[in-house]
Amino acid sequence: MASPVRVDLDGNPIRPITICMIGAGGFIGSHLCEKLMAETPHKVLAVDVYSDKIKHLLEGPASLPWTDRIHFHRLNIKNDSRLEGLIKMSDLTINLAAICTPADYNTRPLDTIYSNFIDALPVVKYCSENNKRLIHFSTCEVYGKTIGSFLPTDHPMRQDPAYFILKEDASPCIFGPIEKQRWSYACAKQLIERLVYAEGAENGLEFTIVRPFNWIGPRMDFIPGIDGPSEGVPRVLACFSNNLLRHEPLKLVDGGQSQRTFVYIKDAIEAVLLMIENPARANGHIFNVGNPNNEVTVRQLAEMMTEVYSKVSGEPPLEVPTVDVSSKEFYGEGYDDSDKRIPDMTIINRQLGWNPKTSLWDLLESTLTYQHRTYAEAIKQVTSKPLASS
Ligand SMILES: NC(=O)c1ccc[n+]([C@@H]2O[C@H](COP(=O)([O-])OP(=O)(O)OC[C@H]3O[C@@H](n4cnc5c(N)ncnc54)[C@H](O)[C@@H]3O)[C@@H](O)[C@H]2O)c1
Ligand SMILES: O=c1ccn([C@@H]2O[C@H](COP(=O)(O)OP(=O)(O)O[C@H]3OC[C@@H](O)[C@H](O)[C@H]3O)[C@@H](O)[C@H]2O)c(=O)[nH]1
Repeated sequence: MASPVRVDLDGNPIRPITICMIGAGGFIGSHLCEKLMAETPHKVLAVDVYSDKIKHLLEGPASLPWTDRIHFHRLNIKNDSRLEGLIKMSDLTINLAAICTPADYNTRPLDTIYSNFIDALPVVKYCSENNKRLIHFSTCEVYGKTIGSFLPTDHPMRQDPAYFILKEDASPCIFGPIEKQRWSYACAKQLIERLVYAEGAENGLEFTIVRPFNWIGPRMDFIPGIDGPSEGVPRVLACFSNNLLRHEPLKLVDGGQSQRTFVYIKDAIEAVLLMIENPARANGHIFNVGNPNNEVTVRQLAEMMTEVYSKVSGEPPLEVPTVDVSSKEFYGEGYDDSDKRIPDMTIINRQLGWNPKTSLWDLLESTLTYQHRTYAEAIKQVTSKPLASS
């Protein structure tokens, strides 16, 4: 029996397209490729310098159903003449490529600025010149700090949503001083957003900008010393997972008072698929994609991850599960932080009817189950090996 015709939100049939996905080998890219292969007829030109996280889609018996629909192109967009041809062969380009781990922003500011602004310039140019649609991945970090964060700590106005809800078409972008080089990333992302928006306004580029609000799940970043450099500092999910796997206290930067809202990667990917398959509703828009119901302080995240990991692993938590560290000690000079990130959901609800579903506890349970299953044995090997004799 022929599979039912897939229709978009307005009831129009969805025709198969070719997607040039830059950064397809990363955390978000790997989940997006899985979704596109499993649930749609679309083709993917997967562009990245690495393919480890999508190897299961590219080779082996499990990849047979879509061997002719996903092709990996190992190239660095900084300097590869093949890029324009791949964009011209596609109907849509999705740009995920970036240095996006905060430990790099104040320690590798030039690489961070080049990666998030300069390297994206040819992608935007090729899309605009060839009348190709672009979905560009920005970040919730472009909002920087909330207006409320400048009020005295106990000021009643801090409770007024106007002082902390982040809205795409209303909220300002507020960063720290230049010497706080943490903001090199967010500022580069802001400028590329403004360039994309200007290409739309002046040259008719069909664009969508995505502002992810802390998407987390399996395959995010790496576990230092196992599938990434021992001295590497990934984002908080991988940092805390690494501490839990190694039975170490979780490090709370500046006491873990910053707040975040976390959304499950599988919920977020649903939103991206709606953008891909509803161009009339997505073109020209900037979208917050997050879960306002999943807000915690970093300290509360550490406590919840400790409780969930104990359940998943069957191991009791440490007597002292967390330890405070200064940002200077953990990240070095020039660190600064976003105090609070709650996405306004009006525009994405109106345009795409999307809402996240998964609670923080549930997404941590499935993610830490993956982490424990994937890494616990390898960590045991590494930690049980006697230190090489000096
Ligand atoms: N995960 C989140 O919560 C989150 C939040 C906000 C913004 N974002 C944005 O979403 C995008 C994807 O993030 P992610 O979490 O998947 O990160 P990631 O680091 O897992 O993926 C980025 C991928 O881009 C590739 N890449 C980087 N530079 C490249 C280059 N010059 N040429 C070719 N490939 C290159 C990397 O190899 C990597 O596979 C980024 O633009 C990031 O800023 C992510
Ligand atoms: O071990 C750790 C790691 C991180 N943290 C804290 O946890 C919070 C979250 O840190 P992350 O490294 O996950 O990154 P942030 O949420 O600050 O920024 C991220 O947001 C979304 C994207 O733009 C990027 O992927 C990244 O900039 C920060 O306050 C950080 O200081 C700890 O307290 N301990």
